[in-house]
Amino acid sequence: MSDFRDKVILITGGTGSFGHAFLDRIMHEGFREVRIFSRDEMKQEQMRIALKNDRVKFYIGDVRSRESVDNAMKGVDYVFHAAALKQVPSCEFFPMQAVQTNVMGSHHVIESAIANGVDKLICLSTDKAVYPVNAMGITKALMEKTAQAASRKLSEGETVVSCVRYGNVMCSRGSVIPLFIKQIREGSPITITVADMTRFLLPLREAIDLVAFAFEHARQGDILIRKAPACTVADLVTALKNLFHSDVEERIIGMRHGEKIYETLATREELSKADDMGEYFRISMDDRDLNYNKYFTEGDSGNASLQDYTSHNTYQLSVAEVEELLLSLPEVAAELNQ
Ligand SMILES: O=c1ccn([C@@H]2O[C@H](COP(=O)(O)OP(=O)(O)O[C@H]3O[C@H](CO)[C@H](O)[C@H](O)[C@H]3O)[C@@H](O)[C@H]2O)c(=O)[nH]1
Repeated sequence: MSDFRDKVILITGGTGSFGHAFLDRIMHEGFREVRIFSRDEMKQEQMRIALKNDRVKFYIGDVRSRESVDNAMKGVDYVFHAAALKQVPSCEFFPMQAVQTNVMGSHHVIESAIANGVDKLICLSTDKAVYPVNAMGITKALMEKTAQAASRKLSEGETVVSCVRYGNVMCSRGSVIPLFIKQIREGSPITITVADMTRFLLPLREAIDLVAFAFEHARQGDILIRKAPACTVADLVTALKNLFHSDVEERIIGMRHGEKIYETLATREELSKADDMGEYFRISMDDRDLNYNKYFTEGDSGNASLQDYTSHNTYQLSVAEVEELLLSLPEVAAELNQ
């Protein structure tokens, strides 16, 4: 990754899986200081003990409090904003909590970064922010809009604010792969929502690659996505059962609150103005001004034949390919070696 030798980096929500993996990636490069900003003192303590590194500093705070964000922001060069409420079900039941953390909290981070002269700010978003149907996705969509609204007001030389959109990070906390493995181990039925539901599959290392790519290539207001393959829930289950030599029963439980049958990483409108950068798409912000009249007369001549980029129409992994991908994940390898 880039040269961080003299730089101060702030990671909001830094005790989560992104914070750990990102820190791991940059640990051997020089950096002046990494600040881990989060609410949970226990997780910070565990991370402090595990790292034993004086250049990693810990800040207790909550993105909901601008004051606590400002306190951690002084002298920072780069910010990675990962703090969020991201469990779909809990955000469904407590949508205003999602508004406070994902919308107001992100607004605080963005405003504070700009006020403190930060060079680059990258906000972590999700495919669930595209055509959002659940409170988690809706609030992440608003985070993206907030970031882009701030970008539009910024000039050359000020903070470069950008977003990245993840698909499902494989094996992330509370996600389906660890659950299926647990069910296989216990011999309890595997609970399948809908067999042909699809999800983009993103190993954590590729999510970190995406952030690193955005760090190098994002321009003001951009949204970066990484192209990713997908698979159905049924194929994921078959692959796991093959790997664990299991013939455990499967039970169909139906869709959960706020779920979609497939996810979308980029809309056709976004793709019409995106740069295809090999493994990545770079989507520029809509920088039209509020004088919308001219667009009624001139229109937008984007490519009308484009399709949304979804987990249904991206490359679909075969069962053998899902097995191979699963085997490349340290969490799955560790389970298999037990
Ligand atoms: O018992 C289960 C649980 C899930 N699934 C299916 O497996 C797929 C993946 O489910 P996950 O729960 O791993 O992922 P989601 O797409 O639902 O979203 C997850 O990842 C999000 C971030 O991308 C948020 O963190 C969210 O809260 C978290 O549930 C979905 O099609 C889901 O319907 C099952 O078949 N059976």
